[in-house]
Amino acid sequence: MLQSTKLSKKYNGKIALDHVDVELLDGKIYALLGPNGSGKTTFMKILSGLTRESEGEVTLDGEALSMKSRALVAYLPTESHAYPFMTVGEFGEYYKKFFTDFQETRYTELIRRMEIPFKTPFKVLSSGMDKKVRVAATLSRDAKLLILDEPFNGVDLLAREEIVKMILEVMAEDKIILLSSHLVEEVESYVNTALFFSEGRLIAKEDVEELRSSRGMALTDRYRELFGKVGD
Ligand SMILES: Nc1ncnc2c1ncn2[C@@H]1O[C@H](COP(=O)(O)OP(=O)(O)OP(=O)(O)O)[C@@H](O)[C@H]1O
Repeated sequence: MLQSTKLSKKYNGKIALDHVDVELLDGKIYALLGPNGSGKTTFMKILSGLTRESEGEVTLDGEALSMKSRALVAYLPTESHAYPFMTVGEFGEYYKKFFTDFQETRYTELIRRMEIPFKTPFKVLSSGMDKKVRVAATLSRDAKLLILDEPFNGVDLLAREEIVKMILEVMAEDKIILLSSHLVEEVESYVNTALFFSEGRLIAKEDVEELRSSRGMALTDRYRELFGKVGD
């Protein structure tokens, strides 16, 4: 279980994350939803150790997030983190060197399925293909917590479906998956819980099934109710 307590972040005095208290349970997929600038990336960056909190704390299975526990966290940043000259195959080598939990055979299988030649350098990949390869590398880590920042951004419909398939394949009872997306309608079918962020605060946490059965609402309805507009 991951637990954040009063987690806050200020950038030059400006609040980006405001006392976020949340528990994320093993075996569940969570979606971070909310308008631009609501703090989703900041929250994910703190969990993955790329940004330091200004206040509060995070524990993973009861232990404060340290360098050791951060080895249990796989993170996909929004922007490409591959060197342009690196090939898809070399990217796998790079992950293998850095992460002891990297499953090379899984990466090879996922890349084969995408029909992207291993010798292709990143600089010639389209942004959607670049994202698919980076998602494959991230999901090839046997990490406890998988954090995907906008894995569908700039990716076509069929490729989005492939990414969802990959996510569901790697999901296991002892893992937690946290992803952000502006495609509120599309996450409905496979996430368990939606976390709605607004101005750095966690303003609602909804179990998707429960929302549907008890209030007859889809995530898009709830999003409109909270933010008063269609998507963003
Ligand atoms: N490195 C930074 N320096 C200064 N301010 C920042 C920095 N990163 C984020 N912010 C600010 O923190 C707030 C939250 O940004 P964040 O990127 O976490 O939002 P987000 O919900 O991920 O947005 P989006 O949906 O547009 O990706 C915004 O006001 C943003 O301008």
